[in-house]
Amino acid sequence: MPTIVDIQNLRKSYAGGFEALKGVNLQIEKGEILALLGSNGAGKTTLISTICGITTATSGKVTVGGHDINDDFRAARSMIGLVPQEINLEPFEKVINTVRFSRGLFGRPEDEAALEKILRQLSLWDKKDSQIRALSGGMKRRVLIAKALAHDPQVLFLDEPTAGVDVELRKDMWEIVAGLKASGVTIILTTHYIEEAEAIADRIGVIAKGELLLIEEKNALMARMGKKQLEVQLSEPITEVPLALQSPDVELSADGQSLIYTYNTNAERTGITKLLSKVAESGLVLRDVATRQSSLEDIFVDLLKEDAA
Ligand SMILES: Nc1ncnc2c1ncn2[C@@H]1O[C@H](COP(=O)(O)OP(=O)(O)OP(=O)(O)O)[C@@H](O)[C@H]1O
Repeated sequence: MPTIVDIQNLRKSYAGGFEALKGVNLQIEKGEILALLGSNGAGKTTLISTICGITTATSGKVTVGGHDINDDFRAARSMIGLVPQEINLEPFEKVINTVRFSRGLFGRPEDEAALEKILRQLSLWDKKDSQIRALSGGMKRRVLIAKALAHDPQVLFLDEPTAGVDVELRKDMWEIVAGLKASGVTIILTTHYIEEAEAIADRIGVIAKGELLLIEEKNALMARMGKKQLEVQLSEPITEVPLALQSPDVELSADGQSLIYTYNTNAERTGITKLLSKVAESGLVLRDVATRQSSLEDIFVDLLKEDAA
Protein backbone atom coordinates (compact mmCIF):
# COMPACT_ATOMS: atom_id res chain seq x y z
CA MET A 1 0.00 0.00 0.00
CA PRO A 2 1.33 3.50 -0.75
CA THR A 3 2.14 5.85 2.13
CA ILE A 4 -0.40 8.63 2.65
CA VAL A 5 1.06 10.23 5.79
CA ASP A 6 4.82 10.30 6.15
CA ILE A 7 6.26 11.33 9.51
CA GLN A 8 10.02 11.75 9.73
CA ASN A 9 11.91 12.30 12.97
CA LEU A 10 9.16 14.40 14.52
CA ARG A 11 10.02 16.19 17.72
CA LYS A 12 7.92 18.44 19.90
CA SER A 13 9.06 20.30 22.98
CA TYR A 14 6.48 22.38 24.80
CA ALA A 15 7.32 25.77 26.33
CA GLY A 16 9.25 24.97 29.49
CA GLY A 17 11.28 22.34 27.67
CA PHE A 18 9.14 19.23 28.13
CA GLU A 19 9.78 16.91 25.18
CA ALA A 20 6.43 15.29 24.30
CA LEU A 21 7.62 13.71 21.02
CA LYS A 22 11.17 12.38 20.79
CA GLY A 23 11.81 11.75 17.12
CA VAL A 24 8.82 9.79 15.83
CA ASN A 25 9.10 8.04 12.45
CA LEU A 26 5.89 6.60 11.06
CA GLN A 27 4.51 5.85 7.62
CA ILE A 28 0.72 5.52 7.49
CA GLU A 29 -0.53 3.43 4.60
CA LYS A 30 -3.42 4.45 2.39
CA GLY A 31 -6.62 2.64 3.36
CA GLU A 32 -5.47 1.19 6.68
CA ILE A 33 -6.89 1.50 10.17
CA LEU A 34 -4.01 2.31 12.48
CA ALA A 35 -4.59 2.28 16.24
CA LEU A 36 -2.19 4.24 18.43
CA LEU A 37 -2.09 2.87 21.94
CA GLY A 38 -0.47 4.51 24.90
CA SER A 39 -1.03 5.49 28.52
CA ASN A 40 -2.15 8.94 29.61
CA GLY A 41 0.41 11.55 28.61
CA ALA A 42 2.26 9.24 26.21
CA GLY A 43 2.08 11.82 23.39
CA LYS A 44 -0.77 10.53 21.22
CA THR A 45 -2.74 13.79 21.11
CA THR A 46 0.45 15.79 20.56
CA LEU A 47 1.29 13.59 17.57
CA ILE A 48 -2.16 14.04 16.02
CA SER A 49 -2.25 17.78 16.78
CA THR A 50 1.12 18.25 15.13
CA ILE A 51 0.09 16.39 11.97
CA CYS A 52 -3.12 18.44 11.82
CA GLY A 53 -1.29 21.75 12.29
CA ILE A 54 -2.85 22.59 15.66
CA THR A 55 0.55 22.34 17.33
CA THR A 56 3.82 23.23 15.60
CA ALA A 57 6.60 20.70 15.60
CA THR A 58 9.98 21.63 17.03
CA SER A 59 11.69 19.71 14.22
CA GLY A 60 11.08 16.94 11.73
CA LYS A 61 8.96 16.62 8.62
CA VAL A 62 5.39 15.51 7.96
CA THR A 63 3.72 15.16 4.56
CA VAL A 64 0.10 14.26 3.88
CA GLY A 65 -0.58 13.02 0.36
CA GLY A 66 2.86 14.40 -0.54
CA HIS A 67 2.06 17.90 0.79
CA ASP A 68 4.36 19.25 3.50
CA ILE A 69 2.35 20.39 6.53
CA ASN A 70 4.49 23.53 6.86
CA ASP A 71 5.24 24.56 3.27
CA ASP A 72 1.92 23.46 1.84
CA PHE A 73 -0.36 23.60 4.87
CA ARG A 74 -3.70 24.24 3.14
CA ALA A 75 -3.30 21.36 0.72
CA ALA A 76 -2.12 19.01 3.49
CA ARG A 77 -4.85 20.07 5.92
CA SER A 78 -7.64 19.73 3.35
CA MET A 79 -6.80 16.03 3.06
CA ILE A 80 -7.33 15.54 6.80
CA GLY A 81 -10.43 15.22 8.94
CA LEU A 82 -9.99 15.51 12.69
CA VAL A 83 -12.41 14.23 15.30
CA PRO A 84 -11.29 15.76 18.60
CA GLN A 85 -11.61 14.18 22.04
CA GLU A 86 -14.01 16.82 23.35
CA ILE A 87 -17.46 17.51 21.98
CA ASN A 88 -17.21 21.09 20.72
CA LEU A 89 -20.53 21.67 18.97
CA GLU A 90 -22.86 24.66 18.91
CA PRO A 91 -25.91 23.47 20.94
CA PHE A 92 -28.55 25.54 19.12
CA GLU A 93 -27.32 24.76 15.59
CA LYS A 94 -29.05 22.18 13.42
CA VAL A 95 -27.11 19.05 12.49
CA ILE A 96 -27.17 19.75 8.75
CA ASN A 97 -25.98 23.36 9.20
CA THR A 98 -23.14 22.23 11.44
CA VAL A 99 -21.87 19.88 8.75
CA ARG A 100 -22.52 22.34 5.90
CA PHE A 101 -20.58 25.05 7.73
CA SER A 102 -17.57 22.77 8.16
CA ARG A 103 -17.51 22.03 4.44
CA GLY A 104 -17.60 25.77 3.74
CA LEU A 105 -14.67 26.37 6.10
CA PHE A 106 -12.46 24.34 3.79
CA GLY A 107 -13.66 26.28 0.76
CA ARG A 108 -15.34 23.23 -0.76
CA PRO A 109 -18.23 23.99 -3.16
CA GLU A 110 -21.75 23.45 -1.80
CA ASP A 111 -22.87 19.90 -2.40
CA GLU A 112 -26.07 18.84 -0.68
CA ALA A 113 -25.79 15.31 -2.09
CA ALA A 114 -22.37 14.91 -0.42
CA LEU A 115 -23.79 16.09 2.93
CA GLU A 116 -26.69 13.67 2.60
CA LYS A 117 -24.32 10.79 1.89
CA ILE A 118 -22.25 11.56 4.99
CA LEU A 119 -25.28 11.95 7.26
CA ARG A 120 -26.83 8.74 5.96
CA GLN A 121 -23.54 6.87 6.43
CA LEU A 122 -23.58 7.94 10.08
CA SER A 123 -27.31 7.22 10.55
CA LEU A 124 -27.96 10.91 11.16
CA TRP A 125 -30.09 11.74 8.13
CA ASP A 126 -33.37 11.64 10.06
CA LYS A 127 -31.81 14.00 12.62
CA LYS A 128 -30.59 16.52 10.07
CA ASP A 129 -32.99 19.23 11.26
CA SER A 130 -32.56 18.53 14.98
CA GLN A 131 -30.67 20.96 17.14
CA ILE A 132 -27.44 19.55 18.52
CA ARG A 133 -28.68 20.01 22.11
CA ALA A 134 -31.53 17.54 21.42
CA LEU A 135 -29.15 14.71 20.50
CA SER A 136 -27.85 11.92 22.70
CA GLY A 137 -24.13 11.74 23.51
CA GLY A 138 -23.62 8.97 20.95
CA MET A 139 -25.30 11.03 18.24
CA LYS A 140 -23.18 14.06 19.10
CA ARG A 141 -20.08 11.96 18.60
CA ARG A 142 -21.40 10.92 15.20
CA VAL A 143 -21.99 14.60 14.32
CA LEU A 144 -18.33 15.25 15.18
CA ILE A 145 -17.38 12.58 12.65
CA ALA A 146 -19.79 14.00 10.05
CA LYS A 147 -18.21 17.43 10.56
CA ALA A 148 -14.74 16.00 10.14
CA LEU A 149 -15.82 14.27 6.90
CA ALA A 150 -17.67 17.29 5.46
CA HIS A 151 -14.82 18.37 3.16
CA ASP A 152 -14.18 14.83 1.78
CA PRO A 153 -10.84 14.20 3.52
CA GLN A 154 -8.86 11.09 2.68
CA VAL A 155 -7.37 10.67 6.14
CA LEU A 156 -9.43 10.71 9.32
CA PHE A 157 -7.94 11.12 12.78
CA LEU A 158 -10.12 10.01 15.68
CA ASP A 159 -8.75 11.04 19.06
CA GLU A 160 -10.19 8.57 21.57
CA PRO A 161 -13.50 8.15 19.79
CA THR A 162 -15.02 5.98 22.49
CA ALA A 163 -13.66 7.49 25.71
CA GLY A 164 -16.40 7.29 28.34
CA VAL A 165 -18.84 5.62 25.96
CA ASP A 166 -20.84 2.52 26.92
CA VAL A 167 -20.14 -0.87 25.37
CA GLU A 168 -23.03 -0.73 22.91
CA LEU A 169 -22.10 2.70 21.58
CA ARG A 170 -18.50 1.59 21.34
CA LYS A 171 -19.52 -1.27 19.09
CA ASP A 172 -21.59 1.15 16.95
CA MET A 173 -18.48 3.29 16.60
CA TRP A 174 -16.44 0.27 15.48
CA GLU A 175 -19.01 -0.43 12.78
CA ILE A 176 -18.89 3.18 11.62
CA VAL A 177 -15.09 3.04 11.43
CA ALA A 178 -15.24 -0.21 9.44
CA GLY A 179 -17.75 1.43 7.06
CA LEU A 180 -15.47 4.44 6.57
CA LYS A 181 -12.54 2.20 5.78
CA ALA A 182 -14.70 0.38 3.22
CA SER A 183 -15.44 3.73 1.59
CA GLY A 184 -11.69 4.30 1.17
CA VAL A 185 -10.84 6.56 4.11
CA THR A 186 -7.54 5.98 5.95
CA ILE A 187 -8.16 5.98 9.70
CA ILE A 188 -5.86 6.70 12.59
CA LEU A 189 -7.37 6.40 16.02
CA THR A 190 -5.94 6.78 19.48
CA THR A 191 -7.31 4.68 22.25
CA HIS A 192 -6.81 3.47 25.78
CA TYR A 193 -9.03 0.49 25.10
CA ILE A 194 -6.91 -2.36 23.93
CA GLU A 195 -9.93 -4.42 22.94
CA GLU A 196 -10.81 -1.58 20.58
CA ALA A 197 -7.50 -1.89 18.77
CA GLU A 198 -7.86 -5.67 18.81
CA ALA A 199 -11.35 -5.43 17.29
CA ILE A 200 -10.77 -2.97 14.44
CA ALA A 201 -7.15 -2.10 13.70
CA ASP A 202 -5.04 -3.41 10.82
CA ARG A 203 -1.86 -2.15 12.47
CA ILE A 204 -0.99 -1.21 16.02
CA GLY A 205 1.41 1.48 17.14
CA VAL A 206 2.43 1.73 20.78
CA ILE A 207 3.57 5.13 22.07
CA ALA A 208 5.29 5.58 25.43
CA LYS A 209 6.96 8.75 26.72
CA GLY A 210 6.99 10.42 23.32
CA GLU A 211 8.49 7.48 21.45
CA LEU A 212 6.95 4.99 19.08
CA LEU A 213 7.92 1.74 20.81
CA LEU A 214 6.47 -0.51 18.17
CA ILE A 215 4.48 -0.51 14.96
CA GLU A 216 3.29 -3.78 13.54
CA GLU A 217 0.44 -5.61 11.80
CA LYS A 218 -2.02 -6.60 14.50
CA ASN A 219 -2.19 -10.26 13.50
CA ALA A 220 1.59 -10.57 13.22
CA LEU A 221 2.03 -8.87 16.58
CA MET A 222 -0.41 -11.18 18.29
CA ALA A 223 1.18 -14.23 16.70
CA ARG A 224 4.73 -13.09 17.51
CA MET A 225 4.18 -12.02 21.08
CA GLY A 226 1.17 -14.09 21.92
CA LYS A 227 1.62 -16.76 24.54
CA LYS A 228 -0.68 -19.49 25.59
CA GLN A 229 -1.23 -20.85 29.04
CA LEU A 230 -2.27 -24.30 30.03
CA GLU A 231 -4.01 -24.57 33.36
CA VAL A 232 -3.65 -27.99 34.92
CA GLN A 233 -6.30 -28.26 37.63
CA LEU A 234 -5.45 -30.73 40.40
CA SER A 235 -7.84 -32.90 42.35
CA GLU A 236 -6.10 -31.92 45.60
CA PRO A 237 -4.39 -28.56 46.32
CA ILE A 238 -0.59 -28.54 46.79
CA THR A 239 1.66 -26.07 48.59
CA GLU A 240 4.62 -26.06 46.21
CA VAL A 241 5.52 -27.07 42.66
CA PRO A 242 7.04 -30.62 42.77
CA LEU A 243 10.77 -30.71 41.98
CA ALA A 244 10.34 -32.49 38.62
CA LEU A 245 8.07 -29.70 37.43
CA GLN A 246 10.03 -26.72 38.68
CA SER A 247 10.81 -24.30 35.83
CA PRO A 248 10.34 -20.58 35.13
CA ASP A 249 7.38 -21.50 32.89
CA VAL A 250 5.46 -23.33 35.60
CA GLU A 251 3.65 -21.49 38.38
CA LEU A 252 1.32 -22.58 41.13
CA SER A 253 -1.98 -20.71 41.37
CA ALA A 254 -2.61 -18.75 44.57
CA ASP A 255 -5.12 -21.34 45.85
CA GLY A 256 -2.73 -24.23 45.11
CA GLN A 257 -5.38 -25.92 42.97
CA SER A 258 -3.71 -25.45 39.57
CA LEU A 259 -0.37 -25.43 37.83
CA ILE A 260 -0.12 -22.72 35.19
CA TYR A 261 2.22 -23.53 32.31
CA THR A 262 3.08 -20.70 29.89
CA TYR A 263 4.34 -21.61 26.42
CA ASN A 264 5.09 -19.86 23.18
CA THR A 265 2.54 -20.39 20.42
CA ASN A 266 5.26 -20.20 17.76
CA ALA A 267 7.66 -22.72 19.29
CA GLU A 268 8.13 -25.98 17.40
CA ARG A 269 7.13 -27.94 20.46
CA THR A 270 4.74 -26.78 23.11
CA GLY A 271 6.15 -29.06 25.79
CA ILE A 272 2.66 -30.03 26.93
CA THR A 273 3.13 -33.82 26.60
CA LYS A 274 6.31 -33.66 28.66
CA LEU A 275 4.62 -31.50 31.27
CA LEU A 276 1.66 -33.85 31.62
CA SER A 277 3.86 -36.89 31.99
CA LYS A 278 5.86 -35.10 34.72
CA VAL A 279 2.58 -34.26 36.47
CA ALA A 280 1.70 -37.97 36.48
CA GLU A 281 5.23 -38.98 37.58
CA SER A 282 4.98 -36.56 40.50
CA GLY A 283 1.91 -38.46 41.70
CA LEU A 284 -0.51 -35.57 41.07
CA VAL A 285 -4.04 -36.35 39.95
CA LEU A 286 -5.60 -34.19 37.23
CA ARG A 287 -9.11 -32.86 37.58
CA ASP A 288 -9.22 -30.86 34.32
CA VAL A 289 -7.07 -28.87 31.87
CA ALA A 290 -7.86 -25.57 30.16
CA THR A 291 -5.98 -23.27 27.77
CA ARG A 292 -5.98 -19.51 27.52
CA GLN A 293 -4.51 -17.31 24.75
CA SER A 294 -2.93 -13.97 25.68
CA SER A 295 -4.79 -10.91 24.46
CA LEU A 296 -3.38 -7.74 23.00
CA GLU A 297 -3.76 -6.36 26.53
CA ASP A 298 -1.25 -8.86 27.95
CA ILE A 299 1.14 -8.03 25.11
CA PHE A 300 0.79 -4.31 25.76
CA VAL A 301 1.42 -4.70 29.49
CA ASP A 302 4.51 -6.86 28.75
CA LEU A 303 5.83 -4.25 26.32
CA LEU A 304 5.48 -1.39 28.77
CA LYS A 305 7.16 -3.52 31.47
CA GLU A 306 10.07 -4.20 29.12
CA ASP A 307 10.34 -0.51 28.29
CA ALA A 308 10.35 0.48 31.97
CA ALA A 309 13.08 -2.10 32.66
N1 LIG B 1 0.31 22.63 25.86
C1 LIG B 1 1.12 21.88 26.58
N2 LIG B 1 2.12 22.44 27.32
C2 LIG B 1 2.95 21.67 28.06
N3 LIG B 1 2.91 20.31 28.11
C3 LIG B 1 1.94 19.72 27.42
C4 LIG B 1 1.00 20.46 26.61
N4 LIG B 1 0.16 19.56 26.01
C5 LIG B 1 0.55 18.34 26.43
N5 LIG B 1 1.61 18.43 27.26
C6 LIG B 1 2.32 17.30 27.88
O1 LIG B 1 2.80 16.44 26.86
C7 LIG B 1 2.66 15.07 27.24
C8 LIG B 1 1.88 14.33 26.17
O2 LIG B 1 0.53 14.77 26.20
P1 LIG B 1 -0.57 14.21 25.18
O3 LIG B 1 -1.83 14.96 25.44
O4 LIG B 1 -0.01 14.22 23.82
O5 LIG B 1 -0.70 12.70 25.68
P2 LIG B 1 -1.76 11.60 25.28
O6 LIG B 1 -0.99 10.39 24.97
O7 LIG B 1 -2.69 12.12 24.26
O8 LIG B 1 -2.53 11.43 26.66
P3 LIG B 1 -4.07 11.15 26.97
O9 LIG B 1 -4.26 9.71 26.68
O10 LIG B 1 -4.16 11.45 28.43
O11 LIG B 1 -4.90 12.06 26.12
C9 LIG B 1 2.00 15.09 28.60
O12 LIG B 1 3.02 14.93 29.57
C10 LIG B 1 1.38 16.45 28.70
O13 LIG B 1 1.31 16.89 30.04
